[in-house]
Amino acid sequence: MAGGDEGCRLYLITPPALEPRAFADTLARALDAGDVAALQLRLKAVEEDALRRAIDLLLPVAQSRGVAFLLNDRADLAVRHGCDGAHLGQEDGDHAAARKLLGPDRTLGITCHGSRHLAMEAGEAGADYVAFGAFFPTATKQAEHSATPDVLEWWTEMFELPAVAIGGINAENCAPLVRAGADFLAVVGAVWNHPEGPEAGVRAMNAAIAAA
Ligand SMILES: Cc1ncc(COP(=O)(O)OP(=O)(O)O)c(N)n1
Ligand SMILES: Cc1nc(C(=O)O)sc1CCOP(=O)(O)O
Ligand SMILES: [Mg+2]
Repeated sequence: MAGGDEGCRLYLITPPALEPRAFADTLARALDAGDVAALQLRLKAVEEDALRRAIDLLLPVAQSRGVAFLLNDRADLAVRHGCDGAHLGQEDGDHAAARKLLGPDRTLGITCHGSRHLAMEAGEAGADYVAFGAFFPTATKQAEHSATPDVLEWWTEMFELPAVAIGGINAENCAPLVRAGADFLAVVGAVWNHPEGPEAGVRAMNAAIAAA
C-alpha cells in the first residue's frame, strides 16, 4: 500500500454490518467502479467465526482486483487468513508486537487521532501509515477525537510515511484534506450510503480527489 508518489487515493472501509455472501457482489461492483487502493474489513459486532467467514469470502474479491485487503483490529487473524495487513487503534494492543507478527510484507496502519505525538510513536512502532481523524462529524461511529488539516500538512512536510485521513469525508468536503497532503482518504458512508449507490460513491470520490 504505497503512498506519496501516486497522489491521493481512496481507501474504502466496509459498512459496519453486512451479510458476506450478498455483500461480495456489491463490493465487486464498487471496486470495479474506479480506483480503490485498499479495503478494510471492519466488523465490530460479530463473533470470530463470522469474521473469519467474512474474510474468506471478501478477501479474494479485493485481492483479485489488486486492492489491498486490511483487517480492522486483528493482526493475528490478518496473518492467519492471508490479509495484506491490519489497522489498529490506540486501544488495540501493542503496536510493536503487531509489527513483528505482521512481518515486513504486510501493512500496519495505526490510528493517531489528531495527535502529532501519537503519530511519531506509531512511526517508531513500525507503522506503514498513520491515520488522522475524525476530520468531520461522522454517523458511522461515535468518534471521540478530532483532527484538523494542519496535522496533515505538518506530517507530510516532516515525514515520508503515508498519512490517511478519516471521519465524515465525502466528495463535497475532501478537497482541503487532499491539498493538505493526505495520501489516502478513508471512507465508509460516502460510498456505501451514496444516494445513487456505492459505484456512484466511488466515482464521486475519485472525481473529487482528482479535482482537488
Ligand atoms: C484507516 C482507519 N483509520 C482509523 C480507524 C479507526 O481505528 P480505531 O481507532 O481502532 O477504531 P475502530 O475502527 O476499531 O472502531 C480505522 N478503522 N481505519
Ligand atoms: C472507523 C472510523 N474511525 C474514525 C476515526 O476518527 O478514527 S472515523 C471512522 C468512521 C468513518 O466512517 P465515515 O466515512 O462514514 O465517516
Ligand atoms: Mg480499532
